[in-house]
Amino acid sequence: MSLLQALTKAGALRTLDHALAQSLRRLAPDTPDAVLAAAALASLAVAAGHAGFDPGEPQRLVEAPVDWPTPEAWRQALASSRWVARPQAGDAESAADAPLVFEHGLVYLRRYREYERRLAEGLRRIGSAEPHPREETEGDHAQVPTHLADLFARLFPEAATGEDKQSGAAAAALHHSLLLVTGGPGTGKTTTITRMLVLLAAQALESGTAPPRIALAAPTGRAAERMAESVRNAVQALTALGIDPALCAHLPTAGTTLHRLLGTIPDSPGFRHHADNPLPLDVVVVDEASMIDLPLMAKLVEAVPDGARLVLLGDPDQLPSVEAGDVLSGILEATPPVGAAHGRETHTPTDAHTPAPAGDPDHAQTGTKLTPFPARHIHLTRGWRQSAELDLAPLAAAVREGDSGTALSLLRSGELSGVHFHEGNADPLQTHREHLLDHWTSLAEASDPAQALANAARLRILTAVREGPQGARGLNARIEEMLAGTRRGAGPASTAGRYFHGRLLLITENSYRHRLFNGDIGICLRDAAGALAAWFPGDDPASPRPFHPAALPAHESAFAMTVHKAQGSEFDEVWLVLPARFNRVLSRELVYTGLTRARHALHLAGSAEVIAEALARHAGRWSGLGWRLTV
Ligand SMILES: Nc1ncnc2c1ncn2[C@@H]1O[C@H](COP(=O)(O)OP(=O)(O)OP(=O)(O)O)[C@@H](O)[C@H]1O
Repeated sequence: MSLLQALTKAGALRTLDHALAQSLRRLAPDTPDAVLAAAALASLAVAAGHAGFDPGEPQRLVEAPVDWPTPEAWRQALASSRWVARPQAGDAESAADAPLVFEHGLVYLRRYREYERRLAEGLRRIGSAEPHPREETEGDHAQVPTHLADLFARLFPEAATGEDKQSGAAAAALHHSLLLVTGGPGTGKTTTITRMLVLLAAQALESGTAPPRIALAAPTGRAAERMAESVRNAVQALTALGIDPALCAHLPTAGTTLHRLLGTIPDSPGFRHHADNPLPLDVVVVDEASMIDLPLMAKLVEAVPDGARLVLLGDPDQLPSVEAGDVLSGILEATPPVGAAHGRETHTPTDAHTPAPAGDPDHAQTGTKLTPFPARHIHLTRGWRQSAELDLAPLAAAVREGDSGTALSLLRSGELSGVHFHEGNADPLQTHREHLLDHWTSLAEASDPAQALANAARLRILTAVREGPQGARGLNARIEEMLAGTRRGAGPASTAGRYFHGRLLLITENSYRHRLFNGDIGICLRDAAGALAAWFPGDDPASPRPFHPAALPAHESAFAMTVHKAQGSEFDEVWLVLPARFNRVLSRELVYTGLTRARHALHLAGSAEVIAEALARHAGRWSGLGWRLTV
């Protein structure tokens, strides 16, 4: 049996993956089986969130027992195939007539290799622009130009200690066009960036130039809204500290989605802003960068004009983007940490997700001198959002480290305020039925759609998986049945009533025409005349947008949703429900992302075994970006 047949028989491939292999075979019947299988697996890899496929580790993609070729046999077949391009340099465009690219140990679909190449090129272009020549002084804080020193000291009173990373980030931002600010929730990323933007505005005013044109953007509407709110709060705190309100007035007060920023074109994956029509901006600040996939990041970076700054904020411990990418990890892998000599030194990528180029002698340049990547990375670690109600930090740290012993003993001890462990396979819909029903029925009692949407964010059930008894789909069906059984205003008249007053909806595909995007949450409400509409957040949180339910893009119920879909959102109370048996989607990143969605209370339902297995796994992705940025 051929490898392609074995993969098909094992049910490992999607129709699309198989169709790609078949079309290559139709065009050239003598195409070796290993190349056909590699094409199908490169396509499957993208669906699994990878940029390409590593023939050295096929088991990571397909668990079914398959008789895999050796990496060397695979390499030989790929190297002599007409379908496979082998670019000689990481930044050279690959031949358009070859649908596959084999480079640095990864087999790519050409389109994704080109996204990766274009992204690397764009990031280098942005990072290479020097906004202001650096004063050759020692240490990060000393980089602040003399005329801004006074304002800097007032913005960052902690800077004098010399250990304050927030001020280090802002100081670096004055001299670097490409800045990465990472850290867990509440480590002050947005606060830092707000202060940095005030410094940039002051710098422009001092030098008699126009104030910088700034955009705040995020991959989802909810995340953009959250960032804008944090910026508004940070500005308020600054004016209270005596910072000139006229300076703060140069900062944006609203956020936008990346799609909106770039300008969607109905029924097209292209955007209005691109390399030839760049964004009319001087500073682009992007939050939740870990959620951005490869194609979108490539398009964003190309639309950033020459000489503009790009600031990426994110939490690298969260789940990588659902779509192909893990872009943030790739960029971080190539970026010298603060304290290094400004990217002038050789830096060797160390991230385990980048495949070693073993068996790929044509790309033996790794190990030789690498080019420094001109970006700056500051990782913030001090948690500032102290909540008396929720003491999540020790648990989040243990999960992030994969330390299941500590995580379980913290969970079992009950000593973390706001953290509740429902050990075993507890079913919240049974054990906490009334509490949960109270919340969902209250949504239907809200006075207006904006209020209903705001209330909806008070509580959410998050799951690791979609299917199965602890999956989002099954839980939603049960919740709808429960609501139908209540006489409290909410709920379908029967379980067959698809759209009912109070039904929460989750959009599951991007629709540029509706300006509704994967992950957007809405609510169905009936007006006084009995007409039912699905309401989704608008640009202004006070003015949601109504849609006819039948006209919506793909969607499902959202009383329970997967952690993947909840990225970029926060809820007052989170119920994280893990599957009864281990599932390969589980990872420490998934558990970390799920529990850090909670603002005031976290309920975790799952068995000790599944938690331990989940924390033992990393949600790593195959990507060549880190390598590409340093060659
Ligand atoms: N240096 C600081 N001094 C005092 N409070 C701070 C400081 N930095 C941040 N905070 C406070 O900590 C809270 C969280 O800060 P911020 O929103 O900037 O964090 P974040 O990392 O952007 O969080 P998230 O990832 O959740 O968006 C805010 O209430 C902010 O006022």
